[in-house]
Amino acid sequence: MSEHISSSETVATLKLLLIGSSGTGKSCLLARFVDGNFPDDSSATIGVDFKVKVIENEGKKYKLTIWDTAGQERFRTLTSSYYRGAQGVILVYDVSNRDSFNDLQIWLTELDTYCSSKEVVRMIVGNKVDKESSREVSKQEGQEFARKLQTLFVECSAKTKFGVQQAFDELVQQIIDTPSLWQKQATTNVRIQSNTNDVSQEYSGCSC
Ligand SMILES: Nc1nc2c(ncn2[C@@H]2O[C@H](COP(=O)(O)OP(=O)(O)OP(=O)(O)O)[C@@H](O)[C@H]2O)c(=O)[nH]1
Repeated sequence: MSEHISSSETVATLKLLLIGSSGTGKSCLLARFVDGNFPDDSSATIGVDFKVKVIENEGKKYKLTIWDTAGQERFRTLTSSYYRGAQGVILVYDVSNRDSFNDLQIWLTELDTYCSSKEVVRMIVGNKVDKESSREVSKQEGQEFARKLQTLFVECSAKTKFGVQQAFDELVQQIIDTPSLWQKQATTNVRIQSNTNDVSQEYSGCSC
């Protein structure tokens, strides 16, 4: 999957969502994937933020809008709107923090509450594999958990960039391979107020 930023028409706008406990590295993963860097000082997300990236897959362009949500409960508002129209959801935990792995159950419950569509592609991502010496969750354990839930699974490091491209590539590929997710649904107009952006976006997304 290669990346091109051009003004030519995109085939579809895909909405991806990053959820997971505070400090797992969601904002850093987003910065690494979209901007190609690792922020020196990543402060807690307040509400929701998002970035846009245009990618090319088999000669067709897709616009990804990737929403980065706050892990801290007190900074989460209008939660249902985060999920509306999403075609892919990435649940992030920190491999060096077992609590963040245990918290996945809570995030999965929220996901089921606000996004009941079975088609929405789910991926579990174990971030911070560069912290191998303080690892608390083995790769096998993460894989097994994802296998039981029938979700995609990737380990990565936003810091070293290991696995980050792979994670987004696999998620997007599965969405593209499920045309019913992005081809037929009614277009929804969503007005987004985030801490860095205020734009109107159109999504051909699912109805969850
Ligand atoms: N070692 C290491 N540290 C990371 C990695 N990714 C993020 N961090 C650090 O983890 C901390 C939290 O990162 P954020 O990206 O702000 O976490 P978040 O999940 O967006 O947190 P909230 O916005 O509160 O939900 C920061 O100090 C980052 O520098 C990684 O891959 N490796």
